[in-house]
Amino acid sequence: MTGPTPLRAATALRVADLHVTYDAKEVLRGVDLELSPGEWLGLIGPNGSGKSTLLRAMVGLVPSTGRVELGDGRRPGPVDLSLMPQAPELPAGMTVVEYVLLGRTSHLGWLAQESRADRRIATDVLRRLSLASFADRTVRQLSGGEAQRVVIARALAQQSPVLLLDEPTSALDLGHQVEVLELVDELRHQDGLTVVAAMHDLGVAARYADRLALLDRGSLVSLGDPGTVLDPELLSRVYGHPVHVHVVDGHLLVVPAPRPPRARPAGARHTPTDLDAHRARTRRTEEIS
Ligand SMILES: Nc1ncnc2c1ncn2[C@@H]1O[C@H](COP(=O)(O)OP(=O)(O)OP(=O)(O)O)[C@@H](O)[C@H]1O
Repeated sequence: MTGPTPLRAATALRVADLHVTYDAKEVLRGVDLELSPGEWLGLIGPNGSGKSTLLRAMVGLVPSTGRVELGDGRRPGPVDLSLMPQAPELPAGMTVVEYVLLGRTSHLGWLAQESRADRRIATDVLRRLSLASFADRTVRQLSGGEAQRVVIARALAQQSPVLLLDEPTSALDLGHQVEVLELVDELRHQDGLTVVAAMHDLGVAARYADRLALLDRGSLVSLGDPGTVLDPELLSRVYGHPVHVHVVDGHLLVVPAPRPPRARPAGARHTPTDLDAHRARTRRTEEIS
């Protein structure tokens, strides 16, 4: 850990000593977090480090020990936390607008129908994510990136004060990535939405998050501002590969260090490379013309 988290004025969500065990293997080892309203926490860490497990445990989708509570000490209910899962099941035959309306379910009474206000919220989210023209398509007829934006739309339609995003932009092109992240950022500034987002692109995570939480094999090994957590030595150790951290136009950029050139096999004078193949092709083309 990189030192204590500063005390904040109010708490949106508190996670204390959270443990998760799968098949006798502990995959989350006593995680503590405290989030303030309107804060964006970026959750980072290698594959299998426990990011999804932490998010799923926060909403009670996996059994855990420890505590997850709102600022007033209550256990969060379905309207308090909204999770955009990494790979949700998209029901066959359901239209995009029907799927996004599922985000309103936690607000409805038993057997109640969605109201006109619920439909307006769903339509508004679809419009803000440039998905209005997809509203009547079925969810199985979408590209991977379109489907991911629809899943985000459903999570946003829930309008919970805390939004948990599990790799929200992994399938998105550059433009749609920015569109989604800017919308979430706007909502937290406008409405005080608290965001926890698991992301693999460390530079993008650093750009949007107030703080980063780095998980390694189920333990929180660093928590703090992006400049502190994105320490090249720490990241190199945790990710098992040397990385460089640069500041470009005021933004942190994390790049893997190139591997040292492979040793040539004994006796070989030269190892063919892509460049050699390209040169040979170019020579042949010149000879033909
Ligand atoms: N249902 C499950 N049963 C058993 N083990 C599981 C289950 N789900 C996850 N795990 C294990 O728990 C550990 C943490 O997985 P988790 O999905 O939380 O990692 P992650 O950090 O989100 O990884 P990624 O970046 O690949 O999405 C991994 O070792 C994984 O194999």
